[in-house]
Amino acid sequence: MWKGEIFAQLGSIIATFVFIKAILERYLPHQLRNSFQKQFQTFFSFLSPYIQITFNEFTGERFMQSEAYSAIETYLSSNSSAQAKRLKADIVKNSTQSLSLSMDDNEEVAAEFEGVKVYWASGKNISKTQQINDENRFYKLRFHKKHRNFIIKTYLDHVLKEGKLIKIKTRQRRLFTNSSSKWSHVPFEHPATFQTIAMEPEKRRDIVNDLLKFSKGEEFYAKIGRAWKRGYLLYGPPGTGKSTMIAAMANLLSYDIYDLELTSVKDNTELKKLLIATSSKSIIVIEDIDCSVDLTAQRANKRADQEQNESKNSSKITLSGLLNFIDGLWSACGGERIIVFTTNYVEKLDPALIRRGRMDKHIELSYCGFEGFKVLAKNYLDLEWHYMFSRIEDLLGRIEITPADVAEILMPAGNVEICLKNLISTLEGVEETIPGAAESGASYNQVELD
Ligand SMILES: Nc1ncnc2c1ncn2[C@@H]1O[C@H](COP(=O)(O)OP(=O)(O)OP(=O)(O)O)[C@@H](O)[C@H]1O
Ligand SMILES: [Mg+2]
Repeated sequence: MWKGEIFAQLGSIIATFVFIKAILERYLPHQLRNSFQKQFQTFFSFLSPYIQITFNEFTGERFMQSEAYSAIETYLSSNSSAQAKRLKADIVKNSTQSLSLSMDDNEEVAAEFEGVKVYWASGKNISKTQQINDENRFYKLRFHKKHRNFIIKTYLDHVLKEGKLIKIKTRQRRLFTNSSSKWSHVPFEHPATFQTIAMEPEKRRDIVNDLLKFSKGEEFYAKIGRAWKRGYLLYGPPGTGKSTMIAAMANLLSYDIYDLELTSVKDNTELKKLLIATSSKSIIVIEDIDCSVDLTAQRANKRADQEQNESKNSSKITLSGLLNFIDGLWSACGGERIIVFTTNYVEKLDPALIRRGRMDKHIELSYCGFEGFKVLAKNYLDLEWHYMFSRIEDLLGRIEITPADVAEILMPAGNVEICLKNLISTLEGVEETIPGAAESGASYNQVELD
């Protein structure tokens, strides 16, 4: 009886303490709150069966946000934060501009993972250094001590991995361009996808599978001892979708694009610097590679005086520099990079540049076939089938026309019949203008040029 009374008294004292703590934590100014929390925790820690881990936003180096903090923030935003009573909202600058909710300072949410309950709390420390209020936010993870091993080995690993993955998927992707030895970037917002590219379904599947296999290949590349990179050569006439496919690749894999303009790179050293400054999960693109590498040779043919003037600022990228760029340097900078060359004239390229191993996959993009046309009709006109399709199939079998030109004709949508008739009359026009076209075929380009 006497003992029971003591326990009851003790219980009500603790309850009062906890109540006062909660009130004070909410209404005390930051500076006082921090020191109060510390005192309170030291006093009660010996009674508590809980373990607590703190993840600070900044550790060591100032201005560099801790990777763990940022992964936890992302993880909680998409998993638990919505349960909090007070939330912070922000627009995430990704392609969809969605609203991201995270818990406000001094909130706590409960979460459960594989049957184990954990509590995440957020807060901030404020320290005054040189008249500047330095804010250091943190997350605190609280869990029962009997789950210590599970939390540290399994749960935290899960949170960090998952957080990083969500971050990659929802980040604002960027399109980098180079002016001399520096990259600058703009948001990358090209809407192209593999579904909207006009090409044979089988070829498309093959490319998509190849890309996905590459992106999941970290362990495989490590096992065979090769740098985690892959080279693609896209070739074909202008307007067949080479640049569009690069955008679709970046969208498929959520990679950034580095559009490398070789003509504004001074020399091989600058090229090396640019490559080293690229990040992983990116596609490095060199468009019209035939023009870019030929540059020095073209310059050499110019009149001597002109050449003298130009030599000061002319590009001194050499073929061997470029080959080194593709092979050797990769090993120096982490993995997960794709390099894409495009050209209109594959036959002009030096074989050394495009041999397998450097450019692993050669993809030809060509004139619009019937399969390609069906994709465009679906995208531009929302049309799966039409009685005029058979005539179009017949004509496309003989007349070369680029997907870009077909798209242009289908563009002024509104009336399906008019668009299809326009396409047919354009193709028939080629047959009429070019002698022998009906038997041996012809190209829309020929008519355009005439
Ligand atoms: N295969 C295709 N599927 C869908 N649209 C295409 C295709 N090819 C071209 N287009 C359309 O035509 C336009 C030009 O295409 P794109 O810039 O990709 O051609 P390209 O092959 O890169 O040409 P260039 O050799 O001149 O750089 C794009 O805006 C795109 O909408
Ligand atoms: Mg292009």
